[in-house]
Amino acid sequence: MERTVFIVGLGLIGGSIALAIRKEHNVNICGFDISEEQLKMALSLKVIDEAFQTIEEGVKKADLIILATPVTKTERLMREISTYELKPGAIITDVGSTKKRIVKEASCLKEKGVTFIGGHPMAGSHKSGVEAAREHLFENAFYILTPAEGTDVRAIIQLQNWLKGTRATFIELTAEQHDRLAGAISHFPHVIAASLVHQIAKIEGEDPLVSRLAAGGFRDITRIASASPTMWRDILLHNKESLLQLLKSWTNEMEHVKTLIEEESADEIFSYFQVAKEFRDGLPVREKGAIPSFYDLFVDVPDHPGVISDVTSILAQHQISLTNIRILETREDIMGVLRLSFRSEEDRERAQIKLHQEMYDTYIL
Ligand SMILES: NC(=O)C1=CN([C@@H]2O[C@H](COP(=O)(O)OP(=O)(O)OC[C@H]3O[C@@H](n4cnc5c(N)ncnc54)[C@H](O)[C@@H]3O)[C@@H](O)[C@H]2O)C=CC1
Ligand SMILES: O=C(O)C(=O)Cc1ccc(O)cc1
Repeated sequence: MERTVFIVGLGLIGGSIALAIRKEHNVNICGFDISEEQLKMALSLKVIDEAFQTIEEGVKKADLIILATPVTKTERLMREISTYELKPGAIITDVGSTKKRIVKEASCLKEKGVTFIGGHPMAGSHKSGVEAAREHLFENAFYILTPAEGTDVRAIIQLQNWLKGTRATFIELTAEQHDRLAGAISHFPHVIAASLVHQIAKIEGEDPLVSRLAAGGFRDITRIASASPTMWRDILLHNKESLLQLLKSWTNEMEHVKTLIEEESADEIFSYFQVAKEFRDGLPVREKGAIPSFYDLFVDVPDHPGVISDVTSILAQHQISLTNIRILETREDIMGVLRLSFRSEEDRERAQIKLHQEMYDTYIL
């Protein structure tokens, strides 16, 4: 008998999970979204086979229910779903960036003969909506599961089997540990990225040139500030405790940096950067984290028309695929810099060799 997956929230993540499931399973994928437009789009892009007008209709016949809405909505949906008829033995999971409050609220599903297992695929993008969904989005990323104590191991295996098309690496954490770690590596950096943008916006009031100068590296380190404000508002509201602690320790850290600068402590400033560099250089690069790693190659290029097509045609000749190409605009002298992104380290290495052979200077940061 054909099995049914029901996805609530057909955006970037709900859509990408649907595509990954379809790759590995012969299933009927149904969906619901509060936005009629997203629902229609998901149908027309064949991300789902069937659209429902209510959650009640969808949950009734689903073997797997995936909640892919902003986290405060997901928390509320638990209670709503617990009032509906559910298929005995069904598995319910979510994809939210926070886990503590969602897992707590999910305890109301226990009496319904279904199993809830919290989930968080640790990859994504600053883009939103089903149009941005990709079947490969989670490849090589960590996919955290937060089963409550006493959860049937068979249900965990079943869920991993449902999600095997993501090609992600599953790890189990408690919801508390998840929120603490995700707070430090993802949620707090997001706050910092937004605050850096606010700082530049303020300076722009005094000197509009700042935006032009911010076009290169600054844009890169603040990319995540372009993500959905709704989603991030909800994450901050849910992970209040971890974030307040991180904010306190960051403020102390900044006070320390302030003192070093005030006192012109050259050696200590050097070692502040040295220790950070060593730690960062030692971070694993192969796996995708919540902040994805890209295989970037920088190429010095003379500033004349035709140079981009020359570089891309060298890569095409050797069948090396690019995932992104960008001209970094910070330099106004003769040489410009092209940033090429590849899907793998191997592609990047081959590109570097071929471009060197064609006399291009390249480097990896
Ligand atoms: N964007 C990212 O990179 C990642 C996001 N997440 C988590 O995934 C979840 C979804 O995020 P995205 O897909 O990026 O957002 P999105 O904005 O692309 O999609 C969310 C969808 O949920 C729908 N929705 C909102 N309230 C609803 C409701 N009450 N009932 C039904 N549908 C509703 C929206 O209309 C939208 O289509 C969030 O909980 C987020 O924390 C997890 C990993 C990565
Ligand atoms: O775009 C990026 O770099 C991200 O960090 C995406 C992201 C956003 C939220 C998550 O919970 C996990 C990953």
